[in-house]
Amino acid sequence: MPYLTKAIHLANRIYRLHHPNHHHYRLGLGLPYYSALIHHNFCSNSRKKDDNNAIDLSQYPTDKIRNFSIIAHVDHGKSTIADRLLELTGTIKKGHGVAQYLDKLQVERERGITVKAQTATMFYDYNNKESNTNYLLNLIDTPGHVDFSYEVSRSLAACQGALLVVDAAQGVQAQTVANFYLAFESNLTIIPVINKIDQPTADPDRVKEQLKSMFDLDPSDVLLTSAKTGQGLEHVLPAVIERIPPPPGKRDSNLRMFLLDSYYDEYKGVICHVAIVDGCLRKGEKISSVATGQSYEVLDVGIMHPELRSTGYLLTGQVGYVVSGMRSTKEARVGDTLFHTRTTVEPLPGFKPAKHMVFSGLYPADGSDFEALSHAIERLTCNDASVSVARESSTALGLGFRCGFLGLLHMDVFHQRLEQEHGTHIISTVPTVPYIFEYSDGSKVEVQNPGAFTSDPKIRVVASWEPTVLATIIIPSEYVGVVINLCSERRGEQLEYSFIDSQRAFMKYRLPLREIVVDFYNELKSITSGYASFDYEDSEYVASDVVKLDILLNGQPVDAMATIVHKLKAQRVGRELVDKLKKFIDRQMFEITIQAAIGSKVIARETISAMRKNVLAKCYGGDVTRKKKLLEKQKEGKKRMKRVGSVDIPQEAFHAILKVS
Ligand SMILES: Nc1nc2c(ncn2[C@@H]2O[C@H](COP(=O)(O)OP(=O)(O)OP(=O)(O)O)[C@@H](O)[C@H]2O)c(=O)[nH]1
Repeated sequence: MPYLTKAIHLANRIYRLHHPNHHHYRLGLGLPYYSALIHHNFCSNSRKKDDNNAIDLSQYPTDKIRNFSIIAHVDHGKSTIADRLLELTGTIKKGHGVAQYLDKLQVERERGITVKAQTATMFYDYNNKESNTNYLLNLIDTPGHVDFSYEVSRSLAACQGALLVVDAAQGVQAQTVANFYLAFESNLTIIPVINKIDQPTADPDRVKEQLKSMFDLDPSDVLLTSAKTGQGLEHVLPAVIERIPPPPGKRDSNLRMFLLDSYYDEYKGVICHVAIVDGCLRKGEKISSVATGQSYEVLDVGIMHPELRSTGYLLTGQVGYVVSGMRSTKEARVGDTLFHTRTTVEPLPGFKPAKHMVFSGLYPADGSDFEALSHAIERLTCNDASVSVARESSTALGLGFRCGFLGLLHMDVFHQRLEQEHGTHIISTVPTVPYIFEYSDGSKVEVQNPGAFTSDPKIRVVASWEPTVLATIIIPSEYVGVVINLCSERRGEQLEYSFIDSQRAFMKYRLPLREIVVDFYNELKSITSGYASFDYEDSEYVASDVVKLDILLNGQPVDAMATIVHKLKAQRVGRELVDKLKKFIDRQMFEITIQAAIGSKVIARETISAMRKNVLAKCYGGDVTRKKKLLEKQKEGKKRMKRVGSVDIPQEAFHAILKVS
């Protein structure tokens, strides 16, 4: 099947981007699993937990450990399955009252998506015919959305296997494909799980066929579950133990610890999630970082069960947390290797830093809140190292930040977290992608901000390039026509078109990144009644005729509203922006002209006529309280206005133009 070869090739590329030298990390697979040596040092008792509920990890040599992840297309039930497994092993109480335990962030609960990958350690008594053995299982939950594939690959680095969860009614979707290849190329054992078999529209046999034809997964290996009713879940952990190999690594080697993730805790400081690849780590020891060269003392070490549980040590193959007096998560570089100070180790292959696909300016809605915003961004990026932040200033919005995100959802989630978790009100500018421009003076620059586009009239743009993505779209066949229209309207080039079964089409497109960051996914969903699934990976830059589109209010350019668009679309986008602004900017005491322009050429124009002075008095002449209320409201509203020249622009105007593509 040509698709399969191509998909493997693409997946290889994604994988290499994320795991430049990953094969070294997996080299140890198949090594004998040690236990005796260190086992002696720690094994003072053989119980899992003593009377004080302390956890004795020493009874889990690597052959009693399994590290696995759950990967799936968004909404196919990863977090619910994770919950059920945590309940099944007694890690959390049944009906703990909070749906999806591992989705801790408020935004995750509200949007029902997983953003930050979380880890939990479970203890499981496995009874087979021969014996009853207690295992330590580390479950690493991963995000499902396209924007967060960086987190998925990070999580997979600590695993030897993955449950590939597919919805029994929806079948294989775009991210199932992407996630499968991420796991496959990481040499993980894949356990296919068809979930939601309780649904009336479930068709597990059809999904089994898809798994066979797309990934060559044997139908007899597939587990059938309903995370809702609990049906079939009892087979999941036995399959994990029987099919997934234990972690490789040597206990008698020098410590090598892989830094998976980190976050900042008010009380404990920086908490690092780590996987012990070789050796052991104990409280009180000195560790150093390969990336920064800094050394620390281990103040606390333990497992996530699912809350932090101090154990005093972690052994080879185990996954847990370390507190070591790091002052900021900037010191905790994801993918870093930590080792015992004064030992020499071969660093583990790290990760490629997150690639920022979308940039936007973030400004305080109220100019005086700059410090508060700065503080909130600092705190939030402590927990989300995949956001890049640089200071910038705008004539319209004052001091702010230019932030780089993995994608639009990532940007939305970041905004929402700023508001919810830190109480900040922000104005964000139109998202842009990084373009490359070659100017007539011979210079070639990457432009992440339309404001940085040269304004020197003596310098011309000689050539420009824009980033593209390779997009995978899976849709029921009846939507093929509308999707092809949408993609060509978004300047897409079809690369492949085939069927994965009798009802579903698979399409591969090259699309300009600019075209998908602005509302593409929503539109795709809406024209396909929600049935389309979509995933993308970044691809090369291609030559493209793009121009800077300025918005002027009474002749003054509003830098925060400038955007870079393809020449062919400039006219339409300019018209739409001007129309939207007209709707949102209130009449003021004077006439306002709104213009969209490329250089000195105006391509769209609207005017808002002046307000008559006594309009307020006329409307509310007699009623003093209503008038007062209105003035109060207006005062409140003023706070959320930005002034350019003499024109007040409400915050909503900035929001409204975000979705013009
Ligand atoms: N009927 C049915 N619904 C299920 C089942 N498993 C999960 N769900 C529901 O499907 C929805 C999505 O489940 P999640 O567990 O949040 O899915 P997810 O894959 O973790 O989603 P992300 O975290 O966003 O990637 C929720 O409303 C669940 O209650 C199941 O077996 N049967």
